[in-house]
Amino acid sequence: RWENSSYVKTIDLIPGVRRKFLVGNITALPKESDEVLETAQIKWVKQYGRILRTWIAFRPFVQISSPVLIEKILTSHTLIDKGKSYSILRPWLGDGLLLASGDKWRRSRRLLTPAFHFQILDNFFDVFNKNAEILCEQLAKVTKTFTPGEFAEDVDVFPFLKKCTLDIICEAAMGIQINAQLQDSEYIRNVHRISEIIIERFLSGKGMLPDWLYNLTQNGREQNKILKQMHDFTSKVIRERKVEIALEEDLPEEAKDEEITGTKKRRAFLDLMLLANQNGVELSDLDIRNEVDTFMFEGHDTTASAIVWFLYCMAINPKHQALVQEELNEVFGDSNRPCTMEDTTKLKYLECCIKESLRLYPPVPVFSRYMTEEIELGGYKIPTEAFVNLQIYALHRYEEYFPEPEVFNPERFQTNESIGRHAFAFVPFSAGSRNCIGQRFAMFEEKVLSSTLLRRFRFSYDLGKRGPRKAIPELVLKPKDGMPLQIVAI
Ligand code: HEM
Repeated sequence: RWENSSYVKTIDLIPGVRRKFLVGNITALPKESDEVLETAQIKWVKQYGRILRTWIAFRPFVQISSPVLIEKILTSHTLIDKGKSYSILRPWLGDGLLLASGDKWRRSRRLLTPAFHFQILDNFFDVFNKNAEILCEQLAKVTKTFTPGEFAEDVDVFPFLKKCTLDIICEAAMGIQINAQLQDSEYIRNVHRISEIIIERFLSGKGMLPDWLYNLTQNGREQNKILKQMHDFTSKVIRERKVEIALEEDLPEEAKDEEITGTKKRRAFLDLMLLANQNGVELSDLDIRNEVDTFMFEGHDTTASAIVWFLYCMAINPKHQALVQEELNEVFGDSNRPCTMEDTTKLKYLECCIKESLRLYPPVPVFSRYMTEEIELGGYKIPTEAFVNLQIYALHRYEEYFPEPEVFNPERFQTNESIGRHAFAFVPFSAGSRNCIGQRFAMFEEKVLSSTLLRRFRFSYDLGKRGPRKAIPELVLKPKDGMPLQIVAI
């Protein structure tokens, strides 16, 4: 009866791998995680086109990868609900900005948008620079590359980048210094472990289990224990900041903007929410905790992924790396001064290289929308309750917009080359009303970290010995088995 329903028949008009009874297309997906993207976003797109459907058991996913189709979804003001796969994040992030829908999302988005204004982001430059310095010291220590020309082989840079981006987002979101780069901390261990548990649930298919059933499994029990510790930690930080902010209110007017040291006060995202509350916006403690946890989740793995793939692109394209270093020399000369917001606007070639690496290795290679209404897409009817997946990895390899798509060619992003390209052909941060709220923060962070690293080191990778690095789509796009790079001090 199900097979003959008009719902299934409507979906099956869209081309796709032949569906098998009960499992749908699950068995057609490769077992190796490093082959998933190649199969789902390259092979099937070639075979079936830029709109195709897959069945995961009884659940249909419409996969789209052309700018025109993607624009239609991302510019809709009504199709803003997230796909089913996101629900495994709900025990951690609750109704924070990433998962919220409807009026709840609109209200939070309106409230949080001012926190990403240029003026506020400018205050985070010392956090970026301080942590970039620690990152360089840590890399120099482990590779023992303190003096020019010194050389160390094959250091997996990914764990270093993850700790660095975690330190940055902890300070930006909560205003606290965890110092993950320098010492062990329970909170950071928990962030890593919870991400692992969520990925395991997602990949093992247990994502389909309702929470109450999953909670009975060993991982489910561990997840609950860790989440309790993490939520307690965030709640404690919120309580303490509330008290501090109340005390600040009692200070004389002129002292409010100054720290005791006399430097300008930097407001964490958490502070901005607490201050908004004082000005009459009603946010419960749980609302604030969900938003802080969402920033912690969205704001570290994504940027670590972006930078690790950027370094890889530099390492395998020495000619482009040399051009970036030339530009850095023009802007900074021999000085080891920190990178300012103004500097970042001058680093045009670096920006092209960052964009080109985001094109080839988008940290979020696929994201999803739940159809709350029936729509027409590419000539097909998409029924209510279907899921539409936006395949960004495939989109960014569309030859029509990016000729020789596998070639690293940063010149594509120079102004004259990008004029006329479809606005939705390159969307690593999504686009439209539900785009990444942290896009500017992330780009500034990436520019500071990558420019600091390239002012200190030259990176290379032995393609002949190791072959191209494979990418696996977990919560973000990760290099399989880390990212072993050779590092030389310059
Ligand atoms: C290179 C780094 C980053 C990339 C590639 C990235 C990418 C994305 C993408 C593709 C989305 C849309 C997801 C969807 O529709 O399901 C998104 C949403 C979001 N991102 Fe980012 N992100 C990055 C960094 C950050 C940072 C640093 C923050 C916080 C400081 C952040 C906070 C968020 C939030 C809160 C949302 C949900 C927005 C909403 O639904 O209104 N992201 N990001």
